[in-house]
Amino acid sequence: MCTAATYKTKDFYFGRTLDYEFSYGDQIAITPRNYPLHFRHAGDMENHYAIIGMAHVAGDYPLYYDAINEKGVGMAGLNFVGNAAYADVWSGVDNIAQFEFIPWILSQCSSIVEVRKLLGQINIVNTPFSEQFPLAQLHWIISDEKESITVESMADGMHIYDNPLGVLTNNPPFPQQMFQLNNYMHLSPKQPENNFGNGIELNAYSRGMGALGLPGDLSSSSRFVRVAFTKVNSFSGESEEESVSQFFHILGSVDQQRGCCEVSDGKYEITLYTSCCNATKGIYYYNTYENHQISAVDMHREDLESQKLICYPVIQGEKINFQN
Ligand SMILES: C[C@H](CCC(=O)NCCS(=O)(=O)O)[C@H]1CC[C@H]2[C@@H]3CC[C@@H]4C[C@H](O)CC[C@]4(C)[C@H]3C[C@H](O)[C@]12C
Repeated sequence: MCTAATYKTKDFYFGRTLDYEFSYGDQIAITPRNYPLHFRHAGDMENHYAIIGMAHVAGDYPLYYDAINEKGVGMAGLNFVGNAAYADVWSGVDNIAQFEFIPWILSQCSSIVEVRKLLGQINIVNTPFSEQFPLAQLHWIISDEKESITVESMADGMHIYDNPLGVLTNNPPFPQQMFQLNNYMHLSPKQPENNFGNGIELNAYSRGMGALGLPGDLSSSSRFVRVAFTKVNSFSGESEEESVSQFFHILGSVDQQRGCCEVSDGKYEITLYTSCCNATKGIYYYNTYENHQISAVDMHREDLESQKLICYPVIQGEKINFQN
């Protein structure tokens, strides 16, 4: 499972957890402005906005999982198994293969207003990247500092939802995720009042009792509620360090520990990495299951006029700061 979230202080932050039982082999990939993008059904693009994100790079092509562009738009693909459906190629629309969706949007859009326009003429098609990488069943969150949307391509067509929370997990479809929040409107970061019933003396014996009932399990619907509650109540200073730290704490609320989610005999889904992009400044921060230290790649420290993909390995291994 995966979870994505946005956060706004002085700058705008966008990131996700990627939860799975194995890694595809990831890199932090920067697509500079003049790296030629060849779309399977939508022609070539020689110049575009620069993009940074986590990707599997296959034959020099960045298969992005999540990324931001230099204009502050962020986008992430999360599993949507059993619900995602992609169309055949039609004429008169932009036919974009599912694996091209992130580069297509981030290369051209500087805001969600522009994203909505492009989505009006897009058809997400079922062309696989290769035999080795068949279609992934995904849905997407796309955000700028003002708003977020969720895109779900299903058997009955493409759905574009306003996402007022700026969070996304996996199944069920987004309207159902939003609806189930109704069940939790009594939750509060404040201590509860005793409304139990006439004459029953009850005592708020512990801090944090206002959120009793917040689901603690790892299912995608529970993670949706938990990360939504954590995000909307989140409070931090405005500095870069305070904002990035708080962002990792928000996604920490849905962290998956090895052993708690068995997907097949002896195989466990874990949070392979957590990302936090400063979308305003073009910085990709991340940590991994095996490396809690935050590492970062700043797109503006690279030559963004280049024509070549720029890749950094994901740094693994715990870095422990011995004090004696
Ligand atoms: C596995 C991940 C989702 C994790 C998740 O959500 N886990 C919930 C499990 S649960 O099912 O909800 O329980 C997803 C997220 C993004 C995906 C890549 C997108 C680019 C590319 C698209 C190609 O078509 C296929 C290969 C490709 C590299 C994809 C591999 C894989 O599919 C990635 C990593």
